Order: sequence, then C-alpha cells, then structure tokens
Amino acid sequence: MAGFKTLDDIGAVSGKRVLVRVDLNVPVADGKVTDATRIERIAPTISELSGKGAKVILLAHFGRPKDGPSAEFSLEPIARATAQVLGRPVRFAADCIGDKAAEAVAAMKDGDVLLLENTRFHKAEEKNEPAFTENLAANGDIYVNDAFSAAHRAHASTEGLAHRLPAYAGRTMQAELEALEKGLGNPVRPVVAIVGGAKVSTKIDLLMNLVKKVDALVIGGGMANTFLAARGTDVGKSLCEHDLAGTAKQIMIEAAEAGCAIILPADGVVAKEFKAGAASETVAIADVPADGMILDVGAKTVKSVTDWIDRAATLVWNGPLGAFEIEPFDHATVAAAKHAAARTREGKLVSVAGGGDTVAALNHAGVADDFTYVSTAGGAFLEWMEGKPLPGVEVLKQ
Ligand SMILES: Nc1ncnc2c1ncn2[C@@H]1O[C@H](COP(=O)(O)OP(=O)(O)O)[C@@H](O)[C@H]1O
Ligand SMILES: O=C(OP(=O)(O)O)[C@H](O)COP(=O)(O)O
Repeated sequence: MAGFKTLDDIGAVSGKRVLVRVDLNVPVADGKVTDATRIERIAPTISELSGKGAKVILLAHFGRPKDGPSAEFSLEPIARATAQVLGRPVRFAADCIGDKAAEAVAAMKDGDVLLLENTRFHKAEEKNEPAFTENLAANGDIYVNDAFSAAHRAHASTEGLAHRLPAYAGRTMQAELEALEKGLGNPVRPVVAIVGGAKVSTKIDLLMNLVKKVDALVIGGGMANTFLAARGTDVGKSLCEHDLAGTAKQIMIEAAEAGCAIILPADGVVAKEFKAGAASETVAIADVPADGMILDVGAKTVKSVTDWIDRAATLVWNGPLGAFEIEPFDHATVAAAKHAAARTREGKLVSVAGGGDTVAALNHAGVADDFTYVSTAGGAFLEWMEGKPLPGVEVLKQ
C-alpha cells in the first residue's frame, strides 16, 4: 500500500543509528502520564528496531513551548514512562542537537533506546529550518517516522529529516493509515462528526472542508464557544477565540451550502473556577453568567448528541465535549462515548475516534476497545478525513 517504504524494506540495521520520530505528546497531570496509549502504539517499532540491533534514537515534541527549554515541557518524565511501557531502559539526553545529544548517542550500544529532549525547545523545529535539520540528521544514519499524529506538521523532525536521510514509515504510521482507509475510505452515510477539545485556532480551519465531507457536525468543548460567540451568544469567561468569529461564521455558511447540519450546544455546565469539585450549574446557553465558564455541555445537548449518533452510520470524533479530566465536567463526553460504543457493539455504527486527549477520554469512559478504530491522531486524523495531504506522509512517498 501507500507508496512509501516501511520497516519491511529497511534492511540490516544492526549498529546503525536510527532516528525515530514518535509522538510522545501524552496527557500528563502532576508530572504523571495519565494515558499511555501513544507510548504503547510506538512500542512495536522501537522493539523491532532494537531487536535487530539498531541504536534507536527517539525524537519527539511535548506541548507547545513558547520560550525555549523549560521543566514544564521537558520530555524527561516521559522517558521514564516510556521505559515502563517498553519494560526496558530508555536513556535521556537534555538536548536534541549539539554536544549533549552527540555524547549520548556516542555512548549507545547496539539495541539501546535513547530519547532526545523536546524538539520544540528550538524554534527552528517548527520553521523546518535546514540548518536545524542538519543538526538533527548528524545523529542518525536512517530516519523512521512513526508519528502519524504529528504528520500534519511540516516540521524539521516530521518532514525535513525525510529529505536528508533514507526514510521509512514506522509500524504505527503504517497501521494508522491502513486502519483509517479501511474504516473511513468509503464511509457509509450518514457520516456524523463530533469535534470538541481546546485546540481551536489550529483546528477551526479544517472544519471548512470537513463540512463538505460529512452530513452533520456536532461541535462541543472549547471549540463550540467560538461558534456560539460568533452567533452572538455571550459565553462569559469560557475558552473562546473571539478573533476567529469570522472563520466560524464562514464555516456555518459553507455547511449550509453543503447541506451539513451544524449542531451547537443548547445548554452548558458552568463554573467560576477550573478545578475539581468546583461549584457548577447547568444553564441554557443564552444564560451563561458573565463570570462563568462553560466546562461541559448540558443534558439537553447530550440528548441531541446521542440522537445524532443514533442517526449516524459512521461517526468520526475528535476532541472531548468538555473538560473531562475534571469531575463533574466529564459527564457529556462519557455519555456520548458510552452511547457510541453501544451502537458500535450492536453493529449499527462504524465509530472512529482520535486525538491524544480523546483517546484518554474514551479510556476514562472505559469504552476505547468498543470503538471500531481508535487513532492516536486528532488534528492529523481530521486533516486526513478532509482529504488534505499530510506533509509527514507525503515526504515518505518521494
Ligand atoms: N469547554 C471547555 N473548556 C476548556 N477546555 C476544554 C473544554 N472542553 C474540552 N476542553 C479541553 O480540551 C482538551 C483536549 O483538546 P484537544 O487537544 O483539541 O483534543 P485531542 O488531544 O483529543 O486532539 C482537554 O484537555 C479538555 O480539558
Ligand atoms: O497531540 C497532537 O495532536 P492532537 O491534539 O490533534 O491529537 C500532536 O502531538 C500534534 O501536536 P500539535 O497540535 O501541538 O502540533
């Protein structure tokens, strides 16, 4: 399939330095990984390469650091979590380029696994600067991309390196593309999409095309607030990107033209603080207090979401409906997840969900195994669904 080389084509790797781009952008609370799905999914590629005697050097980003290195965005705790999942030591180097990286790589024995510090501690990573790519490439003989969930980013470690070193798709990259093609390549209609979560500015644009591919788009989570505000609803202190009101309005126009129903929350669970056990109340969406934050959609909206799931033959879902990490703001996400899982078990729904936090939410609801397919990817999965070429995948085909 796919037109790129995989680990089946890689040949002898014993003693070779293999730079493996993985996605370790995992949910973390109080310094602990709260959902290890992304780590579990990269284990096959790491084990296979290490088992063949390669020096496996992991490259990854974590979060969106703005100001260079910081403890908050360090991958060091994730190296420990990765070691736990792999059941073997994972060494860590405090930089992804330069002397620290070179020394750690030089100390590796065949079969060792090393994680390099957050690539986004260098601004040049996101700018895909050739000089930075050269510095990354200096530590490798071969490049493997196993980060499907970051393949929508044309960064040095996700795209640039593939121009510089012999490049292969890892097992998860391969499996994700195969599974998405199987589940959604020719989806049975009606197709209903649920999009929520918090990455409003980076995901809103792709809704413009998504509304042309699906029959209904249910918008929840932080994403909904921008649409509600664009429609003139006062969302108080909720997460909302007011400057994207024009984009939200245009998406609603495009959806109407394409015959795609847009479903926005009719009610919300509001609180004054974003913390566990904060006092909360459910209000009609027109009655959000000026000092309140919508942290979940309300019961009326949940009913509407489950009704849309009942109408769907295919469901695609990225982004939780509320701040599910904090009780009681997990109610809507858990209810929708359980409902979709039940429909899938009954054979009435093909359900495909993805995203680092969405997977964590499905695990929290205890239903991840009941979905037809759970992708590690959120934004990349939606862009794939849009039909947009993913830079990290396209470059592997060259
Ligand atoms: N109404 C809301 N207000 C603030 N944050 C929210 C809201 N709804 C969802 N979120 C947050 O969205 C985050 C997940 O968003 P996102 O990263 O876009 O999803 P994914 O990782 O699945 O792609 C979660 O941390 C969740 O707490
Ligand atoms: O977590 C990720 O994407 P997702 O939130 O869409 O699932 C990827 O690691 C990409 O991260 P980015 O959106 O900061 O580039």
